[in-house]
Amino acid sequence: MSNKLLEINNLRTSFRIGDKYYAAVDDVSLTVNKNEVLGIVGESGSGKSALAFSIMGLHTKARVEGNIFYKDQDIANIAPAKLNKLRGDDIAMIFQDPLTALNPLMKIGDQIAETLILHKPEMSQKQRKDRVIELINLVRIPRAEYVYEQFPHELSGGMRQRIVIAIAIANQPDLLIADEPTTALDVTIQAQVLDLIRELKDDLNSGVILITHDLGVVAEMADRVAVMYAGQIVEIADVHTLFENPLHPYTRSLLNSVPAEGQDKLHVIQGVVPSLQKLPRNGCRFAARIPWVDESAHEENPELHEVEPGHFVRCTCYSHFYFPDESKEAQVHGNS
Ligand SMILES: Nc1ncnc2c1ncn2[C@@H]1O[C@H](COP(=O)(O)OP(=O)(O)OP(=O)(O)O)[C@@H](O)[C@H]1O
Repeated sequence: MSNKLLEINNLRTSFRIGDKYYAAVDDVSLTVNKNEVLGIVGESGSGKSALAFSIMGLHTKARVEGNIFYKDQDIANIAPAKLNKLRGDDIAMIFQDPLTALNPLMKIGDQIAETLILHKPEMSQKQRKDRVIELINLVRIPRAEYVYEQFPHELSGGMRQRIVIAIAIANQPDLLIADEPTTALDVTIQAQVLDLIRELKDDLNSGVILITHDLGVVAEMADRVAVMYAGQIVEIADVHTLFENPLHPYTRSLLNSVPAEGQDKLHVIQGVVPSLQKLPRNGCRFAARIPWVDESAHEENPELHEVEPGHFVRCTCYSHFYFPDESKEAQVHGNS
């Protein structure tokens, strides 16, 4: 039996700005397997959330092209009613900000019960309440009966995020998409929430897409990592390879922006991801941020190349890349 849960082929998600459509996700292809965490990293504006929302079918006004196969069913192109059934049942999402994900006027217990009413209408009221209590316990919030009756503002940020997780896992989804699930939390609570996601993945044998800009979180949690820049995946590899042998200039820059033990110098590439309207649509999208790399090093229509099994890099410029304050000679001889 196939281990593959999700297969995305050539996904393009475009937003209408003025009278034109601009792609925020462009030519993205990836897979997620059972019991696997795929980390997606990239700086703000690189298209991570647009990708997650496209998988969930939540971009009602965007133009979504390409295929998103969930267990052989193309969910990018199915009837909204069918997608509604899958969403929250088979595929669930943990949103970045629990305050906006939760209804401030609704009791915690009722909010968790809502997803059960929608997806498990056969449950009796008693069964539903028992399951909600079980879920609150599962996300390790003490005094579940009491919390059932509380409102979101009465809980701490960490507890609210656990409630969001309880809602996401209520129907034991096969695929969990977590969009910056710990950004709003302090470090200790962050570690607890990540532990919880990992345990749930193991218990349910689910696949997880973990979106983050925090490389520490990726190193800790992910089995494989996709690096996004300006709407495209520029590098994808298993986590060990990505950290040990990063190739794309953008990946190298991201990794170099995190201070490591014994490293005396950070090589950080200046600049930001361009806005959708200003994005170059032909050629290597990162070229403008590495002007010292010769133009001829870039491909006209850069594609992902498999440089070793399972390790893909976009644009051949990686083989000519060096940090401006490193000697070009050192890079050429592989001593960077
Ligand atoms: N609904 C929308 N309409 C128009 N442009 C949008 C819309 N949603 C996102 N964008 C644009 O698409 C690009 C990608 O945005 P996205 O939110 O996916 O980035 P991100 O990598 O998730 O960033 P962050 O880490 O800040 O959440 C950005 O340029 C953003 O301004």
